[in-house]
Amino acid sequence: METVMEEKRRVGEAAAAYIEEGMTVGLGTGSTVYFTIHKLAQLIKEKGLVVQTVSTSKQTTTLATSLGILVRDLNEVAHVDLTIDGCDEFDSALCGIKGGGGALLFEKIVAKASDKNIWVGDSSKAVSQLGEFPLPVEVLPFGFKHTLKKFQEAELNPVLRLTSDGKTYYTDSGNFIVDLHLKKINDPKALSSWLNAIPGVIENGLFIDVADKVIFIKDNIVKEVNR
Ligand SMILES: O=C(CO)[C@H](O)[C@H](O)COP(=O)(O)O
Repeated sequence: METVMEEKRRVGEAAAAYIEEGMTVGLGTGSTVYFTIHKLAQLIKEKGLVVQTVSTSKQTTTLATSLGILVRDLNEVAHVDLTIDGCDEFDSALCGIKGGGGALLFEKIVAKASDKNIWVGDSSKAVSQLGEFPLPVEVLPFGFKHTLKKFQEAELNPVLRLTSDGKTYYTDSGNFIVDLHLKKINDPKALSSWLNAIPGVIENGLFIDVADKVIFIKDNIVKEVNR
């Protein structure tokens, strides 16, 4: 039985095979795409692969630049050919929950600017129904208690995200994350629209019709599923 980290390494590296010469590549955030970024750096150094990238978080920008990968501002590129990112859950329609690492807003902007999106996930990520993983929602700090009240009234079990040392968690844009403990999401599209219609909500972690392919592990084997 391999460790989760080993699974993340296998799928993360497998995704790098889809990066082609001259591409503009969106780099996701998290512990799985970490391995994609390392593999990409290796391909650049050892095979002379020429690419430019855009990043979905400060964390990813720091990692990629430290490995010698060219990271451009999203506004400086005309379009993104391919984005490789992690996910917290995905279902058989390749709808997913993202934002466990707090980067959902930039991840969604980069994903929507991309011609193609590939997600990478260890064996825990495939689910029959979304919702066991708490759904992250990025919320504006201004008046956030009133936004939280809307979630409470709708019985969405909101929890304001804190850092591991108990401080308020801030996203790269200076917003809060509220995690909705739902257990089951029956209609992801309807929930996503409802959430985004609340004025204090910046974006939610439901990614619908985004992933074109998911590379994941099942029974110790790397598998791919396409939308
Ligand atoms: O959405 C994300 C960050 O906002 C990540 O892609 C997601 O949380 C998966 O992370 P990991 O690869 O570490 O399991």
